[in-house]
Amino acid sequence: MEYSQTFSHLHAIPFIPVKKKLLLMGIMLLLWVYMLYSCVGYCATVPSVIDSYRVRETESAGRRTESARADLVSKLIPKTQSWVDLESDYDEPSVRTPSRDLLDNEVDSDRAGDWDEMKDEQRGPEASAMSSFSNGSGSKKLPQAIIIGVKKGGTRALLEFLRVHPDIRAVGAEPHFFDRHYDKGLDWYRELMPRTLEGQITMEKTPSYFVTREAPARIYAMSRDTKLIVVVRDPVTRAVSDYTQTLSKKPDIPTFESLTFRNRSVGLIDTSWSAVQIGIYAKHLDNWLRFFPLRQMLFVSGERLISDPAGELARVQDFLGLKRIVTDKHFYFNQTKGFPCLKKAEGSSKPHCLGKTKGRTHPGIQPQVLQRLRQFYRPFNMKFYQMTGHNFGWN
Ligand SMILES: Nc1ncnc2c1ncn2[C@@H]1O[C@H](COP(=O)(O)OS(=O)(=O)O)[C@@H](OP(=O)(O)O)[C@H]1O
Repeated sequence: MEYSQTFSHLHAIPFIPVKKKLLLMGIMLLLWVYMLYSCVGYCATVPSVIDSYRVRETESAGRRTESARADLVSKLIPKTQSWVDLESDYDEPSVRTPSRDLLDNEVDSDRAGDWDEMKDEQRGPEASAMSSFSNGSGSKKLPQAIIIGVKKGGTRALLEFLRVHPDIRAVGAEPHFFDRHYDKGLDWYRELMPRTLEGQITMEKTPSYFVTREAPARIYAMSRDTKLIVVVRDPVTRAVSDYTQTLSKKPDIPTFESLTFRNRSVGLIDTSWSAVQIGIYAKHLDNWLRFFPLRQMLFVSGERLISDPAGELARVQDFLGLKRIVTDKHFYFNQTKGFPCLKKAEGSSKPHCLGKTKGRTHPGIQPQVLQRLRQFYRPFNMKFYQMTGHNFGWN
């Protein structure tokens, strides 16, 4: 008993401060927890080191994606090209061979003509991208379909006719992204596009893509699902049209006849002249088929686009998965112009024909020169019909 009293006494004294200490520590702990808890909400709104690290990571990941895409493109572009020479005087008509141009910008489409078509729009690709949806509704998207060629094929007419469709929005000017401005990046390209709503298709046309070696790999890297449209025209008439355009800008150039031949006495065609080279469609198509299946490409007849615009437009609308809204009701034949025109252009109630640079009068060319050119193109045309499964009837 004595022992227990002494014991309880001895141990009771130090127990009181320990309890107090524990109580104090408990309160402090509660205070800490409370402070920590209330700080979480606040701290979350303050950019943390982790956040800025994440931003840096995301940015560098973005750059890595960009450089990965560049890597992919360089890997995708074939180093060598195999092509069966179809005519003995056909001297390596590779799309890699620099073409002999009469003007620095000869491979350009008819810019003056394109401006004509955009009279009602604000000029320049950026401006025209604004015109369709200037109220800011919708968003800018990369094109799902591109008219990639051919120069002087009737590409402007096709785009203008397609723009009548409410589910198509197109940039007016030629962006030339996949041939000239690729280094500006996809964001730059997207910015040029008009705003579109859900279900609408974004389009552009740049006819020089068809003969640009890097274009297929670059478009594939943007989206392997891109639909490609090529307006083709008899390569002989196309060459004359091309020459006519150059002549209109530079009246002092040599005659068509002298430019056509490398050696006239033996009838050797100069395939390094771009007006001739562009028309070797089978050769250029070969380059596209390395990346895109044929079913993803549509070949529009430039001739039928004039003789039966509604018929060709029906094919294009089907290909794009759209309702056939642009029909024969939209066209009339303008006797003065000598071409089909729109009864109402996009966003207007007035009739609309293409500008004066579309449908120019061609100069007279010596029949034997045209004959020799026809003969030159024949095997390539046959090959092209075979590849596309479509006889365009250029004979
Ligand atoms: N409806 C209509 N109105 C006027 N012109 C028409 C039309 N449909 C097709 N074409 C033909 O289009 C040819 C010009 O082709 P492009 O627009 O592809 O030329 S460009 O590459 O953009 O410069 C142009 O070539 P040229 O006749 O040699 O001027 C026309 O023949």
